[in-house]
Amino acid sequence: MLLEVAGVSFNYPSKAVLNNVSFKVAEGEILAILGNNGAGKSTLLKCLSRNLKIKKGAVYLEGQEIFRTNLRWFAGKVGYMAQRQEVSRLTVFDAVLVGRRPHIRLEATQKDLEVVEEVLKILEMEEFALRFLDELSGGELQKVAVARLLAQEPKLLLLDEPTSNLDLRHQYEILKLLKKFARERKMTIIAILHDLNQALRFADKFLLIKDGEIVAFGDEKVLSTENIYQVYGIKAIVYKINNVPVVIPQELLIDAG
Ligand SMILES: Nc1ncnc2c1ncn2[C@@H]1O[C@H](COP(=O)(O)OP(=O)(O)OP(=O)(O)O)[C@@H](O)[C@H]1O
Repeated sequence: MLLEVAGVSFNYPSKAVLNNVSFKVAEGEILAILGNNGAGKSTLLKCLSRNLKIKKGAVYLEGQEIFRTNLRWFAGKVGYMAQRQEVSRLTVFDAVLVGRRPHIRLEATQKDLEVVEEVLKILEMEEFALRFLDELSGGELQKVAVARLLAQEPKLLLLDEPTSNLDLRHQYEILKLLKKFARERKMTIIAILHDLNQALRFADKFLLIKDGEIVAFGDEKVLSTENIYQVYGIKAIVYKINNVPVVIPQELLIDAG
């Protein structure tokens, strides 16, 4: 197993968020994390990326407990994209080059520069290379964040709502591209998504979380009418169209009172 999450619990000083969360992800797999607002999805991703110190339980990457690993080793293996992108006075090229940092010893080599150029080309962002981040739209910034992660060439990508600022075409393009990287380069992806149908097209496995606890974990079958109702309070029907499951919400069942 590439990643093993074993009985992780996490509290903020004023709030218990994650309760005994356990799951495993194999190399090359794509996992979608789905759940209600405030369920603890971002908190979980921050625990996996070492941004938050786990209080109870443990996370193992390639069998090593993550807080005991060397930070440089960890940074070379794991790429993390936060929900909100930081905006600074860096050019797009330099911002993507930052992704190469775990690979750079003294200064960037020709290879590092070539990787950045290649990634910008793949994302059709070459003409943005010399633009400053604080002059970009939210969607363009999100693409830069993806470019930086791809330039990093990590084993494990942790993505917090990677398509939230993208229009429909770019959402599907970015997810398709990430999936291609996962398949071709055996990159493992864990992504928080809100759109169940998008998740069904993108991911191999699904982790459903409700208020800090796992409701279900497994393949597409876990996106059942019962589980969707338990997590979101919405009655939905799961149809198969051309053998692909499609979730269609039927009605709102949330009590007004
Ligand atoms: N730094 C913090 N200090 C205290 N409480 C926090 C902090 N960050 C998040 N929380 C709370 O912890 C809970 C889980 O937040 P988290 O951001 O992990 O949820 P989420 O599932 O990602 O939600 P969303 O779908 O709305 O992005 C929420 O109730 C949130 O208000």
